[in-house]
Amino acid sequence: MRTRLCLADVGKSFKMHLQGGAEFPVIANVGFSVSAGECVVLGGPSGAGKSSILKMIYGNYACEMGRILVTTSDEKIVNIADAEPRRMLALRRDTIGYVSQFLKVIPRVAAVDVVAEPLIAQGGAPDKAREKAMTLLERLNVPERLWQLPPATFSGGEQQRVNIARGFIAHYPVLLLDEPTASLDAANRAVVVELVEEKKAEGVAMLAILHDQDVREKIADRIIDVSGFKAAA
Ligand SMILES: Nc1ncnc2c1ncn2[C@@H]1O[C@H](COP(=O)(O)OP(=O)(O)OP(=O)(O)O)[C@@H](O)[C@H]1O
Repeated sequence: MRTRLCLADVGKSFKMHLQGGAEFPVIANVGFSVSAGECVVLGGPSGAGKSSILKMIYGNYACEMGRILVTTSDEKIVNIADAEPRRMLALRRDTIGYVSQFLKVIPRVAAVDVVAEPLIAQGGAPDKAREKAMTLLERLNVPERLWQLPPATFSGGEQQRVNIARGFIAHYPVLLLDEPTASLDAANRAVVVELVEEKKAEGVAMLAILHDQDVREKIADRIIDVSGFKAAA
């Protein structure tokens, strides 16, 4: 299968401004790739650097060392490590999706529109996007009475399911999953497993952080222990 995401010699350190600007290395020599249709899970203990890797791929953290190569939706290879902000925004719209456990609530926007938005941003017809949004909200057991309301007052679990629907509605060749099942009940965890399987069948390359052992066993094709990517002391 075709490689869609490739990290080579990636490293990250944080400058501790409260400690005289000392550099604190977190990870070094990170190297792995993710192919179309597979789900790779990042493992390793708390603080090993799993979230930092995801944040570098999504451009939330700068990547000062190494290369992060992604194959775009129009089959071009881009190095995220030196991508300009405008390029990064385009990558986030069309190439790299990110599903976290927390919804960024947009005031006054109805749940169905929050979910439909990424598909419309990719050029999808608004009516079709809203229809697909409703199908996903239904699959994720979000009560229909909530669909036309802004999610600000929803419970934590309801907001999380709106966020999952939003993360899965559009097609991205690369999808990053950051604890997508944290605090979901068993029925909804099973829906997320199904959604991941569907993305695999569509050839999406997924990179996930998943502490839930049961979900991990069901969806992980490979587990990469991040504690192996250690900076020299
Ligand atoms: N913005 C930041 N500034 C300073 N240090 C940071 C920053 N982000 C992460 N770190 C540090 O980098 C290390 C790795 O953090 P990271 O969140 O990537 O770990 P993790 O493996 O995802 O942990 P967990 O499983 O607990 O979420 C930690 O020691 C953390 O304190």
